[in-house]
Amino acid sequence: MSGAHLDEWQRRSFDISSGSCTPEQTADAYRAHILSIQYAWASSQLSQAGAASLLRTYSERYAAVLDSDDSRTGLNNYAESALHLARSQRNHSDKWESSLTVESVLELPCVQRMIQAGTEGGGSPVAPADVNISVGQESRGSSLSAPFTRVRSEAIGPPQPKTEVNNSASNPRGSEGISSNPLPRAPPRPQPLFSHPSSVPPQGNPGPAGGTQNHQPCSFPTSNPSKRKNFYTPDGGGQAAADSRPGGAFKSAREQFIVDQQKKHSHQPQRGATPGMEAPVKKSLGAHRPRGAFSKFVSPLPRQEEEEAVTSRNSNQEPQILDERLKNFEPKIIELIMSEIMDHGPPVAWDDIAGLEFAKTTIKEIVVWPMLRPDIFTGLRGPPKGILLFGPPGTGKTLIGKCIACQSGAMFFSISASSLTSKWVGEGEKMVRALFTIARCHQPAVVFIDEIDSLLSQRTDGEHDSSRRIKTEFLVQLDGATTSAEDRVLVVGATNRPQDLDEAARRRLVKRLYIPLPEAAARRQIVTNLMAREKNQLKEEELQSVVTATEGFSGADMTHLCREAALGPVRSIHLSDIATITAEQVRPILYGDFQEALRTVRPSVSSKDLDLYMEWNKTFGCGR
Ligand SMILES: Nc1ncnc2c1ncn2[C@@H]1O[C@H](COP(=O)(O)OP(=O)(O)OP(=O)(O)O)[C@@H](O)[C@H]1O
Ligand SMILES: [Mg+2]
Repeated sequence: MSGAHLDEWQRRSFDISSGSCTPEQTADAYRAHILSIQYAWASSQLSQAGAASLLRTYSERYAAVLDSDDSRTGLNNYAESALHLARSQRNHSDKWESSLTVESVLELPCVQRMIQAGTEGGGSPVAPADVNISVGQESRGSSLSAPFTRVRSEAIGPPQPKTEVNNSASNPRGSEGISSNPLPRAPPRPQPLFSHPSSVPPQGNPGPAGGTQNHQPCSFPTSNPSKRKNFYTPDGGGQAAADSRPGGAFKSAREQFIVDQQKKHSHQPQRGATPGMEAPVKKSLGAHRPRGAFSKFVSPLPRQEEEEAVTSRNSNQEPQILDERLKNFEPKIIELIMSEIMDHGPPVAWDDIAGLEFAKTTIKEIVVWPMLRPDIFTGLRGPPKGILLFGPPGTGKTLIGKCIACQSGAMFFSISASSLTSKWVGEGEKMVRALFTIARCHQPAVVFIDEIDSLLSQRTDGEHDSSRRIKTEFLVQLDGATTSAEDRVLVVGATNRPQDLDEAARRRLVKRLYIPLPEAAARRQIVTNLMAREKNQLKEEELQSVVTATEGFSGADMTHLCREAALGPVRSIHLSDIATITAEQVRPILYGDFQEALRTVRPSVSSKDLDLYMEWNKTFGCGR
């Protein structure tokens, strides 16, 4: 390529890779790249093979930008440009409401012109070609309009007689829909442009037996495009009205189709993250189809053949959709367990956990490395299948669980004893079995059980039958996970009452890690981390004093102390100023605030309890 082209190319490449471009700009840049490649090839500056390879690369990238449904990186919203045209302004809201009203439409210059033409000429103000398009007639006009009308006709339905369009009286529903009878010919009389569903005559609500009438556009009962769109579905307006939910987010036709398909097979679980089950279908209008800048337009609406193909594929696959191992479980149980996957709350990094170096290193060894190098961690080096985190309350056990969830890369299930016992009374053991089966389907997987003591406390004679069954099932499953060498399901239990654990459970949780109270360095890190986000004037020696004064505090106590201290500046504001003071005017947190807070915040763990933990650690723990 010539030097000038190269410069331009480099500039665009830099723009794209700098990350400062909007998706629109990125798409434009890729389109420009593609044009440059074609130009270079046409002017023999590039070989055919080179051009083809470059074209493939950039077409794919361009298509990726078009198809990505991430609003920061992609443009996957076919409706966007239509909305843009309709409103002359961009609208990012899901609950899009049209600004078109009777008044505003009638005031549009083009409408005025057509009204004028209608009253003067008495003929149809709409060009025949336009009418063709609106009802889906195959255009016999120019070759340019042909593909467009073809797509439209597929989307809307079979061709309708032209007379129906021009003569509203012949419309069987007397519909006032925009496409069929868009313009009043007489001087405008106020009438709702988007009539209420109740105003649609019942006979105009064609059922599935409605024949070709089903495909006719009828009056829009709402200004919400997601609802309006449904009126073009083959089910007809009535169905669409029934399906449209108030405030529902915009759904593409393809998504709606998939939802409908899933509804048809609603006896199957739909979360679909389980291998072998249909994965949840991402919104990807035409994505994953190789598409370049000049390739054929891909309709977001499924064509009839496509629809049939998908339906037949679904019916063919029906027996294989469910993982064999999950067949015996009720979809509701699977659904419930899948909803227990921990993916809420802010992400936690290893550095967010102060101190606890030994525990962190051990967990990384057991969880993270084997996942990176399963080939090395085999045989005797195979990771243990159960870990127990035990220690005083508020020392970061749950925090470690969250961190494993974020950092391990494994499928993470966080199950609480309460969801096993209370949500499915009498069915807890089924839940346990389903949980482990699903986890095995999702290997590598981590099952985190917080407060595991409440689930696996020592079995007593007087206990309820159902909780005994849950425990037994749990032990069986834990053993199952332990004996099957190739299963990569790690169970992490956390408890502050290790002495209550059933001895059989204790044995199965091979690696028992003591999570102690934070040492001075860890307490310092907690305060530093928390204060870094606040305006403060804590000097080095003052910080040291706080650390010394908090001997015996747990991580949670330290957090509580910092919160109390942070309230100091607010408490010093005069009551009369509290309503008017700006956030910047609030004074920074001072050492005095910590001193004040230390008067009320006490350590929550007694030394007697600490002795018990240390004793248990000495007997059963795996620490040094
Ligand atoms: N080591 C730590 N580093 C940073 N913050 C900590 C640490 N330990 C505790 N915290 C703080 O204390 C809060 C409570 O910790 P967490 O819930 O993990 O305690 P826990 O050990 O699970 O307690 P419990 O046994 O009562 O369930 C955390 O959200 C965090 O703010
Ligand atoms: Mg906890």
